Amino acid sequence: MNKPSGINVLWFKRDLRLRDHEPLKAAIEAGQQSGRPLLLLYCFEPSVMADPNYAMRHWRFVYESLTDLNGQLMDLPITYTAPVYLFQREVIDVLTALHRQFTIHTLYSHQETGLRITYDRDKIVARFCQQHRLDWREYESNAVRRGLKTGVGVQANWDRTMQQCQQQPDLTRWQPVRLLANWYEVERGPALPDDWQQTDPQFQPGGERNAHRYMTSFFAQRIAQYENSISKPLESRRGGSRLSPYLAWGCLSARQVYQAYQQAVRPPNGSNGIRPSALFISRLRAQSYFIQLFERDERIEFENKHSAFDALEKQVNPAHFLAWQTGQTGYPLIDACMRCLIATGYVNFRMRALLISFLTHHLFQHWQEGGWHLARQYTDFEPGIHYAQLQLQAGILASDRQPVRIYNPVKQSQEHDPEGQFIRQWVPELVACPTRYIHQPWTMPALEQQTAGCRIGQEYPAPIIDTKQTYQFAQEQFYKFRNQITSSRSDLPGDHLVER
Ligand SMILES: Cc1cc2nc3c(=O)[nH]c(=O)nc-3n(C[C@H](O)[C@H](O)[C@H](O)COP(=O)(O)OP(=O)(O)OC[C@H]3O[C@@H](n4cnc5c(N)ncnc54)[C@H](O)[C@@H]3O)c2cc1C
Repeated sequence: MNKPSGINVLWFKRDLRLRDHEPLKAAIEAGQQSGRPLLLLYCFEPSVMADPNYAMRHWRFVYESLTDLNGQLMDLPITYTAPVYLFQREVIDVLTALHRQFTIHTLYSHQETGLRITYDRDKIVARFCQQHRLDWREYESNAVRRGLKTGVGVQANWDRTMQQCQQQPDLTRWQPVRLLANWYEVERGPALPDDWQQTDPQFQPGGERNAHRYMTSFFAQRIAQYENSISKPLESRRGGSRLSPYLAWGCLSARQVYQAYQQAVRPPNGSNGIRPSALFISRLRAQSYFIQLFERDERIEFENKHSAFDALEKQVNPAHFLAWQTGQTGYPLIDACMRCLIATGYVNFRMRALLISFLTHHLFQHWQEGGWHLARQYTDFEPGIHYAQLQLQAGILASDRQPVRIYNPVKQSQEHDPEGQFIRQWVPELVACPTRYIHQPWTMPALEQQTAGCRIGQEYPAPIIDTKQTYQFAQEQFYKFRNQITSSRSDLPGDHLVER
């Protein structure tokens, strides 16, 4: 066979794994048939990194994940291998440079349901491919259907995808492209920042192998505590699966998680499996459900889902916003959650809902700025889930059938951190506060405050608002607008996803 001209390129996006990876499998198989070698590519794109939803913690996680892939590639039992090449440039510039140097024949990637910035970027890439007559093969990701405008068929597609065989690339048959060091040095863009390369033990580590470690420990042990712990800020850190960053950045596919769960419930060797958890599966299903919702209605990154709420005026209060953003509201559970999130990149679902409820209902601030702040904190930031959940918890995704859920921060604190352990860990000003006052430290008598070394208004702030009044006000405002909404059932997540 004559040596074919050109190369193929596999563009990694939010799919940082080597297993169950359909485009990688297809690209390797195409290389075997055509003899065309395959380059593995990841671009840290300056425009995406500058987006207000992103922060250094995301790129550190991605960097760790890519380092893990490269470690695996170097360990392959083949004589000639290559890494995933990392560039710090816009992808269009990298593709242009690669095409000029090698002629790209086919570009392989997963479809991405992302922010406006990556959607626009993909349109530019599509135009580039058209202009240069190169084929861009995109593959469905986690059962999210491209361009689907209704909810019809979503559940069936999820069930089918989860049960299908995993798409395992045979890397021993990969014919890698190795870039010339001089060329790569010139084209790769600036060196990657040092701080991405420092691991932070407070955060979940990136990487496909770490993802499998978390998944194994969850199905082997931690799932036993799952249902009792997921609403609690402290216990959920161990009892939750903690698979969200690995799913968000694609170190795992939803199908791998689903199938590992099925195996744990019904082990192939016939031994006793774990107790099934319908709740866990409903949450895994929600992952793709919410991304599908965003695929259908991506403008919710910037606009209210229902325009009826556009007239709901929210005055900007920078002092209140800053207090919320830095964990200085005077409500211990709110402050503990925010400080913990900033320090570790994670709080559980209920506490995320509480933070948004406090901001948008009690402080009566718009969701956009707060949404950006939270996105920058979550290691697992996933645009589709984040924006749909943000609007859901802010009450503006709701239909006329659903009550607006305004959480009471004191009640949540009493129910989910009754002894105040989580609060004391993240709000050290309250470490000596007696448990009977920990949820409402402003009710502590002056002498007790002195004894506990925590004078309200000095060492720890007095509450910035009175939630009895703000609850009343938010309710009245909301119901004025909510009654104007008519939305179809298929627009809405099931109640089980809202309530937990
Ligand atoms: C305002 C707000 C913003 C959120 N933003 C994100 C986000 O950016 N990225 C993200 O992955 N999750 C987000 N969530 C959902 C949820 O809080 C996290 O997925 C969960 O806390 C992750 O912990 P876990 O992996 O232990 O979850 P588990 O309970 O073990 O669930 C397993 C997996 O299912 C998915 N999942 C769980 N809960 C939900 C849910 N309610 N909706 C959709 N998928 C779910 C996640 O991928 C998770 O890893 C958000 C929730 C709220 C209220």
